[in-house]
Amino acid sequence: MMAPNRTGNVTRIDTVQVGFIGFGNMGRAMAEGLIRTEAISAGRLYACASDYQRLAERAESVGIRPRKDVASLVNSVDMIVVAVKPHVVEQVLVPVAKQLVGKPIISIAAGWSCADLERILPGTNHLSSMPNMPVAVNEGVIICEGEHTLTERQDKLARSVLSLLGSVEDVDSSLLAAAGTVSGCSPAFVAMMIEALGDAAVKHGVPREMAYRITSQTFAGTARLQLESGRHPAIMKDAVCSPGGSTIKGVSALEAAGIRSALIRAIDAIEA
Ligand SMILES: NC(=O)C1=CN([C@@H]2O[C@H](COP(=O)(O)OP(=O)(O)OC[C@H]3O[C@@H](n4cnc5c(N)ncnc54)[C@H](O)[C@@H]3O)[C@@H](O)[C@H]2O)C=CC1
Ligand SMILES: O=C(O)[C@@H]1CCC=N1
Repeated sequence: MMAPNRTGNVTRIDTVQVGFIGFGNMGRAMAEGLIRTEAISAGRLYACASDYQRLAERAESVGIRPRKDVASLVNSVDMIVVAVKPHVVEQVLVPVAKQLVGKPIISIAAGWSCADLERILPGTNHLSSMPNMPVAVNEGVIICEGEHTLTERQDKLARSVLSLLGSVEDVDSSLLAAAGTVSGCSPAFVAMMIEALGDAAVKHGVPREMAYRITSQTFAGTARLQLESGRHPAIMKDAVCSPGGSTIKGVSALEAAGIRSALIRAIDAIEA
């Protein structure tokens, strides 16, 4: 897989050097996922962050190369991942706009669409995306906006890198926010459900570590079953509920607590 770099040469996935501007929760999760695949070694990952000392400790412990500022990071790499909070994207990127020309830029900043990036970085090659936390274990979802300004080769390279981290889904610009919210934010909601079911198990005497283990595996297994069978979730639910059995009593309690509307309202609250 190849893409043109600044000098007009080509970059392959087995030689690409990726730079993270911002190395917080998501930058680190993506780097961890890439390193786990062994397709991109830690030595080909670079990062910069606001606290250099802290970055250097974190990065060097796993072999990632820290850089003191955004300009030196951009100069060191072939591909850039913009992993700072949305409100600092402009102040971080605009000063290095000229250096960014010709390099594929993958933004993961929530709310930054292709049109938004084009406004602050005209003439650059960028893709707006939204990953989620399971990228750290290569089981993520990476929503990509269909509209982007990458060249064909850069697009192929970006997809080769992103698909190491999980499922890449292309969406129309009008769906970037909603799809990105459901995939990007839901790991927090799922973690809350794992925690709560874990507490319930502990309440009934199950040791806590085992409680999280069986709860998380139940989520993972149920999700895998849905993905592999394509079965409607209602059919999966019905298959567990025997008439007069125990599960339907729990389902009834969850309905009374408004679990479905609570989850829909969580997404509504973000999208409002
Ligand atoms: N945390 C998540 O699950 C997800 C986050 N995102 C997006 O990823 C981006 C980063 O989010 P998190 O990693 O959660 O935030 P974070 O707060 O954990 O990390 C932000 C990073 O940016 C660095 N930074 C701040 N100002 C900087 C500057 N001027 N120059 C260089 N680095 C600077 C910080 O030092 C830190 O390393 C956000 O735009 C967010 O919308 C997208 C999907 C999911
Ligand atoms: O809540 C946040 O700011 C980020 C955006 C998507 C998931 N987490």
